[in-house]
Amino acid sequence: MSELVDHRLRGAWTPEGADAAHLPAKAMRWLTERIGNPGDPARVIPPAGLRVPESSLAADAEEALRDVVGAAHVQTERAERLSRAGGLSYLDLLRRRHPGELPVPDAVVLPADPDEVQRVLEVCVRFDLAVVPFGGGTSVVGGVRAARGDKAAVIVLDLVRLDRLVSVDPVSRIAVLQAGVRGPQAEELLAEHGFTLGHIPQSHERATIGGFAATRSAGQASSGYGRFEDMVTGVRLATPCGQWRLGVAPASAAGPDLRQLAVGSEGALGVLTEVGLRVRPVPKVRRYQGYVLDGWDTAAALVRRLAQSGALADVTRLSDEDETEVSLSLSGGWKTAAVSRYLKARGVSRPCLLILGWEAQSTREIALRRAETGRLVRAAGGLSLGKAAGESWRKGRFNGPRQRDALLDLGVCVETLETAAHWSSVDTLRDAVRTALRDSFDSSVVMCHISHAYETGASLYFTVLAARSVEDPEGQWLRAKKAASEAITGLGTISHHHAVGMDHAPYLGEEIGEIGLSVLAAAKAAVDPTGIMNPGKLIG
Ligand SMILES: Cc1cc2nc3c(=O)[nH]c(=O)nc-3n(C[C@H](O)[C@H](O)[C@H](O)COP(=O)(O)OP(=O)(O)OC[C@H]3O[C@@H](n4cnc5c(N)ncnc54)[C@H](O)[C@@H]3O)c2cc1C
Repeated sequence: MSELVDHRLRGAWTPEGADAAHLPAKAMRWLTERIGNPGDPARVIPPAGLRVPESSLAADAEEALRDVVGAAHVQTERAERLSRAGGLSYLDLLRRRHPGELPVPDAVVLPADPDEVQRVLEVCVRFDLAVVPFGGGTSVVGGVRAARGDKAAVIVLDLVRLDRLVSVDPVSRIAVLQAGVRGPQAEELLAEHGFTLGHIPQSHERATIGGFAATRSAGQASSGYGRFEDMVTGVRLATPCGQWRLGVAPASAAGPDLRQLAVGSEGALGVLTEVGLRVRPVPKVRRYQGYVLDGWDTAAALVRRLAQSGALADVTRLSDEDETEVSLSLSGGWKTAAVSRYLKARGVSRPCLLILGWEAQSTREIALRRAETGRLVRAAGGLSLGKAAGESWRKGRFNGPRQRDALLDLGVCVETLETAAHWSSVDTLRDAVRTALRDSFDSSVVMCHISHAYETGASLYFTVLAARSVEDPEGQWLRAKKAASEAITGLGTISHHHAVGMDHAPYLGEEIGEIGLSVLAAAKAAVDPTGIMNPGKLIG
């Protein structure tokens, strides 16, 4: 994996001067054939070229914040405010290339520990300041947009200084981490004690423990390690009404599980300052392998069978025909040609790539697990592409955001969205979303994969590539996203792991009902009576 990416980079994932993703000429030719000529190329505008309104933080409020965290940790300079303005969705990135009005916070506040977070919230209540908790700022649903709501000003509460491993209980296998610890740091800190979280989303390099918990994130190995909320054993939440600690036992019948109210609360109820997490021993052996199945129906049915017979690998990722074609086209080279010849010779006309990855304490354990999985794969007519295909996916699994930067620079509209459904609806949902997305563009490539599978259903993750509209690039994507969200409504969830943020808030009511919305609003009123916490997120 590359070194940690600065979480303040907002216009791109790739740091200035670093090696942006390399798109081979062959890949560009292929893309142009499929989507036509991309729109106008557009590079990231340097910060000096962006319009930033003056901070409207009142002097007495600023003074009170400084009293809590120290003068150096209340930042109102243009550059600091810009570097915490918004997340990393396609539209967020586009706004740094074709600037309109950027929602920029009035100040960035950097508390040092949970007590300072609590005291900052008290100041914000007193001065009626909106608070946007900010971890890695990788939200792709408008979760960290600096929305002021009806408040006097809006501050971003950057948790980067809460970067400690608080405790490890090796007997119970629980570690408590502060909220600002980023993915790779968490793994380093835990590895010193022989443990891992096993939570590796594609945004791992930047995203934080607090962000994972606040959004119910799912990592690439979720089939083996579980989703992030499955790992949470306890939380410490700073709310405008005081500190709230939850989680004294592995399971409890003492009423509804309120930890799960804090997990997924997206900063709308308070600030997660510490998270207790189930950890596991660092695996000693890893084995990643590629397979090919003929056609989506056969391949998706195989993943269902694996899930329902307890034979899922820790990483289970199935690409549909379009995504498989793109993977092969973008990688290029003699190996791709050899794979294509091999598949043709074996009569595979609609290849779907399946990546399986196992992580364990011994080769024997992996061999046992692979044997059962292998039997089911063979029964479905799957062909093995061997370890090389699996390793190639593992090595390239953080390349996506860098490739997106390169495509954005070239004038391509490139965005992802995700959902999940029960098995009986998975195919209908996939068809509905693909149709909605395809109908939104003159020509496009719409790809889909399953990367999180359960006994009862699976996630669906879509990637869209199209020529970017020159006249109205933002409207072009907003219309496509609306069509896809409406197609999802009633068939699946509006988000399997990206969360609600501002972008999905209009669709939440359809999913959880009016009563569900009232329950969330009541919980918010109980801990945040004046509504300072992350206005417009989750509850709208
Ligand atoms: C390229 C890319 C790839 C991605 N891949 C994945 C993936 O594989 N799996 C996945 O699940 N997600 C993925 N995401 C989405 C995103 O990374 C996750 O939602 C992640 O969990 C956010 O973590 P963060 O620290 O960046 O949070 P932020 O973006 O900073 O915040 C996200 C939300 O949580 C709130 N929040 C943050 N910290 C706290 C806190 N301490 N207390 C209370 N609220 C808080 C924020 O206010 C905001 O509403 C991806 C995003 C990008 C850009």
